[in-house]
Amino acid sequence: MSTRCSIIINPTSGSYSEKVVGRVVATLREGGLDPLVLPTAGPDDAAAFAARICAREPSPLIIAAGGDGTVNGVINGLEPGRATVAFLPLGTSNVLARELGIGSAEEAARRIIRGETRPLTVGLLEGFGVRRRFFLMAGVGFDGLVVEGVRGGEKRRFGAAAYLLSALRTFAAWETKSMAVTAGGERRLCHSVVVCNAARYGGNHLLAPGANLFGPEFGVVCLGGSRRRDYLRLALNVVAGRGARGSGVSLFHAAEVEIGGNKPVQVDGDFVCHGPVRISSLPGFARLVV
Ligand SMILES: Nc1ncnc2c1ncn2[C@@H]1O[C@H](COP(=O)(O)OP(=O)(O)OP(=O)(O)O)[C@@H](O)[C@H]1O
Repeated sequence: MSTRCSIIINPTSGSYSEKVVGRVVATLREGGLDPLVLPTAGPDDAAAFAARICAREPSPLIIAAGGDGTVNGVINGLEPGRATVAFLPLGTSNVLARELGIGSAEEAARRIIRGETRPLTVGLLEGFGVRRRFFLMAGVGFDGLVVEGVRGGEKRRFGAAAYLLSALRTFAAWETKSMAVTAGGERRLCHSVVVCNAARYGGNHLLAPGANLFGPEFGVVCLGGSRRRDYLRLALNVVAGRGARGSGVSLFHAAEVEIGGNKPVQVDGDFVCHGPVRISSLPGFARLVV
């Protein structure tokens, strides 16, 4: 008997192709799986579908097909500790695929058939009236402002370049307030902080060496000062593959982080709320096909 799996698929994701999906479904069938394809009709569907599957099946195999936003949706609908999740990269930046070294949707299908998994850690962000899980990162301060400032029309017209436009506007209307970041019993004053559950950021750029999806701790990148030139230097280091380094930059590891102030917060590339927020890691939240 073939093994049931559900493919939650976002047909609006950046590199979605009906043909590729058809090929992947055929490959999965040949590999002994029985895939049920569930296309999303809106932003909330991925989480709703994942929750419904978990209510029906004790240990489901759920494939998130789309970009990182689709994976985030699926993760936010899962029952902790029960599901196995896999990723079929059909998005724009597909950071998860880069973390796992998955080069194509076809390769992802082969890995799903092989069935090797590892326990996945996710982050839980809690603020006023907000509880949201993430698997890549939560950013507070500069990148929260950039994500909050992305205009819908620009994203549709320019894709990823809309973030650059928002970053330029953020640079022009610069704010210099700092916020308290408390982790591992230490309190630091920071201008921005990125809590990384994965090493890469915004594509294939190494930000937090040592952070990974499977360990219990986050890589926490803090920018202490508010000088624009420190941000530019950090960006150059990250683009050059040197990770978080430069004047005013610190990287430490922690499983719980408290962030004060009222700066904008983004998780996995979506604006969610303003601070203060508390972030904790949830090791073994699901099994991830690797
Ligand atoms: N049917 C839909 N119609 C409109 N928006 C949707 C639909 N399904 C999902 N979404 C939203 O689309 C957003 C972006 O999708 P996703 O992240 O999968 O693709 P992407 O942005 O191209 O890839 P990446 O995040 O890797 O850059 C998701 O956060 C989700 O909220």
